[in-house]
This record gives sequence, structure tokens and C-alpha cells, in this order.
Amino acid sequence: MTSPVRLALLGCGTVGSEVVRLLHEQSTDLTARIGAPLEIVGIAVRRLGRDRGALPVDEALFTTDALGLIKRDDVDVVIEVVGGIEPARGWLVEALRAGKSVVTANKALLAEDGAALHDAAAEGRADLYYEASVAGAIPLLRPLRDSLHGDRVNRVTGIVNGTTNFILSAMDATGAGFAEALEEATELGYAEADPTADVEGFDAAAKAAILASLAFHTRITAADVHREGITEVTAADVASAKAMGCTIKLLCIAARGRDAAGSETVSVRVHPAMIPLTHPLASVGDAFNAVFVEAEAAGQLMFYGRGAGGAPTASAVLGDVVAVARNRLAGVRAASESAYADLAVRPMGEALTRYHVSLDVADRPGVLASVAGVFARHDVSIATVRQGSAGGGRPGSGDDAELVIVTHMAPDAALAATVGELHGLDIVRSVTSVLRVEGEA
Ligand SMILES: NC(=O)C1=CN([C@@H]2O[C@H](COP(=O)(O)OP(=O)(O)OC[C@H]3O[C@@H](n4cnc5c(N)ncnc54)[C@H](OP(=O)(O)O)[C@@H]3O)[C@@H](O)[C@H]2O)C=CC1
Ligand SMILES: N[C@@H](CC=O)C(=O)O
Repeated sequence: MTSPVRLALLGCGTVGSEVVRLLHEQSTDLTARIGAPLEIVGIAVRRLGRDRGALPVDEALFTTDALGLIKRDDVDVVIEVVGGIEPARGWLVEALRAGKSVVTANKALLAEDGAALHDAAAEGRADLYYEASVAGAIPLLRPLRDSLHGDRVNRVTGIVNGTTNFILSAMDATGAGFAEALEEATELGYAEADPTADVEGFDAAAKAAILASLAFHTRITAADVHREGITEVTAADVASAKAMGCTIKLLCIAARGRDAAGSETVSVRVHPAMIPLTHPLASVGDAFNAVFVEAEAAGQLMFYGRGAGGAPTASAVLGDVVAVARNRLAGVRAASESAYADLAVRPMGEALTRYHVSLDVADRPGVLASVAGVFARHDVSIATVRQGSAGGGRPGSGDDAELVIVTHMAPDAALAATVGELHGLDIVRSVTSVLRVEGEA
């Protein structure tokens, strides 16, 4: 019998405990697939003696000394499902430099300082796999890294955060406000006790950085990603989107472009956007994720599935464990990622989109002309205007009216300047919302 591939598991929470369960349940099949058994030799956690359900593992394997575990001679593969930047970065750099294969789900670390991990992997000639870091169970990173390697990816558009997709889908289905939908997401266990990373877009921005780096063979960090969350999306925005035949999604968009000198650039952004119901991402509901990839020769590809949760994420972790275990037995490591392109990041101000702008204005003659004049001054062309009564006032009386303006494509900076000037107009009582509109209606 071939000697076992020995695993150190760092973290035994939502994902880690499912990794333990799957390793146990699938052990016979995994051994047959790899050609050697997998053996957990230690599990690092923050607190010992915590109730972890009926985990099929010896209690004596648990330790709070993660670094000590990593350094042991009998560890071949380190699986990191703890999360956060430190101490995870130090652990993984140590493991990779020592030639140990690493499998991680840590998107925050990869997006903040993936370069440190890749450099350590090259130094130690070790494997670094991280399929679970983006879109949970969905096989996405390896298709980008391997299957699409002969093609040129031009754009990636995705819904990569399950919690926010659940919230926006609930707002769309029931007309609920953001706070109410967040409460439901928390009750169902989708949102964490502190949902900031999800609802403010940090989680999606980290995933966008990882996707853009792989798709365009360049190094993008979370700091390069323009980020907006969904906390400002209102029930009125959702209703307005419906009236336009659209729905609102938190999108991650990474695209190639060119600067004024003709040099290739990349733009990466995460923000809520209205998309037409005919768009492939519009029907992605609940806590599901989906990523739409546009490549030169392959055309349009769509990846869909469960992007969060213990078991789906553990499935992706296990897939990576099998790959690195096979590599070790064959005495090879995966080819290094090709981050040769060094593309400049295009400023958000140059991003071109359409906009949906809602205004609460005084309902009196000339208001439309004044508002339209502001858009014209900033070279933002108006596509449609809809006027309704905001407070039940009499038309033409000077009471409040609601104006909803949808623009043609315009640069983000021009729209920001337009909104800035609208705020200062005395007939504009408030700019109630500004949302981007993506995809052709
Ligand atoms: N949950 C999900 O749906 C998904 C998660 N991920 C990523 O997977 C990783 C893990 O997430 P998740 O399982 O949800 O997180 P949890 O918070 O459920 O689990 C974290 C685990 O790490 C342990 N831990 C924390 N700090 C330390 C430390 N200093 N030393 C040793 N162990 C420590 C905790 O120990 P203790 O049990 O003692 O508290 C716990 O077992 C993260 O990077 C996350 O972003 C990726 C995709 C989806
Ligand atoms: N909090 C994340 C979990 C997976 O990455 C989400 O909601 O998608």
C-alpha cells in the first residue's frame, strides 16, 4: 500500500468541519482516485474543547498551535480554512517555502497579497490551489487557469456573493426593505453575525480581484477594485427596476479596455446594478452565484451553482486536495500562474455605463428643463424620463414630484459631476438614488 498523503487542517468551522466529514465519508473513493490514502495528522483551531458536533475524528488531533503543526515533518499538505490576513499569511508562506502543498479558501488573503503566496510557492516549488476562494462549489478558477488558457478572456461579469444575492432576491420577490431582508438572511444562516464584508461589497471585491488576476494574467488586488455595497438599495429602487423590466444585482465586473494612448488596461468594479430580466444573470436567485465569462474564441460561458456554505465550499477544497495529492505522488507541481501582463488599472471615473437617477423635485414649470440642462452641461445624454407624484401633490403646484431619468452610456466621472450639481439645484429636494444599469434592455 502506498504511504498516505498527510494533511494538516487549519480551521474547523463551517468549511473545515465539512472537509473532515467529506474526507471521512469519501475515504475509500478518494484513496482509489489518488492512489494513496489521505490522512489528517492535525487540526488547528482557536479554542480546544468546543462542541463540534459528532465529527468523525480523534479529539487528540486538535491543537491551538497552527505554526507548530505546519512545521511538522509528517505534514505534506496544508489546508487553510481559517480566513483573514494574519496569521494565515505567515502560516501559508512558511508552508509553501518548506515545499508543502497548500489548499486555501482564503479570498481575503489572496486578494490582499496573493503575490506573497505565489512567490513562496515558486520558492518552495510547491502547489498553491484555491478553487474554494471564489464562488464556493462552482468550478471556475481552474477553467480560467487551465481550460481557457488557449483563449483570450475579455470580460467577466458575476454574482459572487450569496448573502447579498439572497437579500436582493428577497427584496425583489416580496417588496421588503434592505433591513428586513438582511434580518431574514441572518435568520436563515446566510449572513454572518457581522455582515459588513458581504453587504458592503468587500467579499465580492476580493473575489473580483482573484477572478480578474486569473482571467487577464495580471496582478489585481482588492485595493484596485472599485467597491460599493447594497446598503443604500431601497424598496423604491427595486420597484423602479421592475417597472423598467429589470432587477437589481450586486455585480462584479472585470473587463479589458484601452487608455487614451491605446495601451491595454483593465477595470474591476463591484456595485449594485439594474440588469434587464433577459440578462443571463437576472434569474440567479436565492444565495446562488453565477459567473458569465466572455472569451474571444469560446464566446459566452456561464458558471452557476452554490457559492457559499460548508458542504459546497468543502467540495471545492477536496477537489484541490485530490489534485495536489496526485501531483505530490507524481513528483510534479502545477505550472505557475502566468501573471505576465502587468495591465494598468483603469480609474473608475472612466468606466462607461448607463445610469438610473431618481430625484425628488418641486413640481413646477421649467423643472424638467433645469434638470435636463445639468445633464447636458456634463455631456450626459438622457435616454428616458419618467415623472410621477412623490407625495400625492397637485401637478404644477410646486409640491414634490418624482423624476426618474435613465441616461445613455456616460463616464462615471461625468455622472458624479452631474449628481453633484443636481444636489445644489434649489428645485431638487433630494437625489433619492443613483444606480448603474448594465446590459442591453
Ligand atoms: N463559509 C462559507 O460559506 C465560505 C467560506 N470561505 C472561506 O473559508 C474560510 C473559512 O470560513 P468559515 O469556515 O466560514 O469560517 P469559520 O469562522 O466558521 O471557521 C474558522 C475556523 O478557524 C479557526 N481559527 C480562527 N482563528 C484561528 C487561529 N488563530 N488559529 C487556529 N485556528 C483558528 C476557528 O477555530 P474555533 O473553531 O476554535 O473558533 C474555526 O475553526 C474563510 O477564508 C472564508 O472566507 C470561502 C467560501 C465560502
Ligand atoms: N459570505 C460569502 C460566503 C462565501 O464566500 C457569501 O455570502 O457569498
